[in-house]
Amino acid sequence: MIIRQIHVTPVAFKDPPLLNAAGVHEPWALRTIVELVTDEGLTGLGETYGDLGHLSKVRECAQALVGLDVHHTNQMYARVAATVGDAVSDLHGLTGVATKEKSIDRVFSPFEVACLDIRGKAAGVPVVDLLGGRVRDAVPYSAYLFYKWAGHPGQEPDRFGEALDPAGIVEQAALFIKEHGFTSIKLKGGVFPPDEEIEAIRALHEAFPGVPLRLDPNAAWSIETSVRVGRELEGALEYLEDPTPDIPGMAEVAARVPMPLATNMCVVTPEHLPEAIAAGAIDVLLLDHHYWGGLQRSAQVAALCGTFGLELSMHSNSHLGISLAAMTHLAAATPNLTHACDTHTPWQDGQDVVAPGALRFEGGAVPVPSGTGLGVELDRDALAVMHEQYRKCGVTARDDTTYMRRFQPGFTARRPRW
Ligand SMILES: O=C([O-])[C@@H](O)[C@@H](O)[C@H](O)[C@@H](O)C(=O)[O-]
Ligand SMILES: [Mg+2]
Repeated sequence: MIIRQIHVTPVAFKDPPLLNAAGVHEPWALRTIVELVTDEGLTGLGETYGDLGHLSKVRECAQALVGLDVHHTNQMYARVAATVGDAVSDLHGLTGVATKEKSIDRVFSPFEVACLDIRGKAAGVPVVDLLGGRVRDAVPYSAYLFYKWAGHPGQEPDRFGEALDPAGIVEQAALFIKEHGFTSIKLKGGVFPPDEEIEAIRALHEAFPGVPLRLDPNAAWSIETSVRVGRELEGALEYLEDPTPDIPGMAEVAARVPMPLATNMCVVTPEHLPEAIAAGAIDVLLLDHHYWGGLQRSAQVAALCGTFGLELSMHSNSHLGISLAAMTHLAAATPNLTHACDTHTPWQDGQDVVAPGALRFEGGAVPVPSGTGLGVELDRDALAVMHEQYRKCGVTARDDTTYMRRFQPGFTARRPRW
């Protein structure tokens, strides 16, 4: 099964003004769709970030991978590593430091996912079976809440409404639970002074008793603030995610707060694991195949976490259905992924490059798609529309901070901020 063609298509889709420690989401979110075509006419799909620097590397690598067999992912990885070189991308800072190793893993990931899609189709099995088979039939996701404005400045309000205080956050949670059936909740914090976010968690705890809650300020707090907030929220959180920057800071907080700490910021490549484990900095790692080098490498990281007693959850950035399918196959095959995964899917409000039907939420969980490979098909009309949006939207790289400064010129994304 030799790769004969690779198509790389950047797309843009509408995104609401979601607030975070870096600023606010722009009106358009970007992704890149990768299609591999083999000599036998099979196609495989992958999805990755859409920022221009990353897109250029994905395009360069696409040329370098034509002619390889879809089974030879080690060879592919070596070619991607040689092509990416020392380039580092991922500069918004919400997924931790950018390293050379992580950049290679980020570029490699969509090609690996597309190879697995093809291998599953050729073998007549779903991708989950290539990862060891399912340990669950449906993957639970959490309601991923964001503080947000009613709409982008100068535009009509969106249907999700404003959420700038505890009442708005509770209302948003109720909407997400009504529409998707979620049974756990994550609040993106690091937006308002910590006491306001404590109040929001308390309001959620009261409104949804027994529902597991997490709070993620993306390292916006100092060690002392993190310890204070952690102690005040004793009994209210399933885990606290990235309260403070870096492994030593997280280790100090972990030793002084009652709940587990989770991360998608201080441990983002394999080289971070030994230090974090030795320091006791984290209890839960958020896997993300988009930057952990695809599905098989993520499965290896998951096994390593099992060995060292770390629990697993899953991280997300704004994404489309190819990613949701890949995340679902990975999580379905990972025994120690015991926390509900994050997804931004509800915020996309039905916009997608995959044909409807294969992916759906039932009781807050996505059943593993039933077809072979990833089990999703590209909707070529939707792809064309979203590519056109990409060409016209004027956004070439995610930059929440610069967009925020248009409306709040003094805004700082300094971490820690409080
Ligand atoms: O979409 C966002 O604004 C999130 O803040 C995202 O970029 C983070 O990477 C993420 O979801 C997280 O858990 O840190
Ligand atoms: Mg996080």
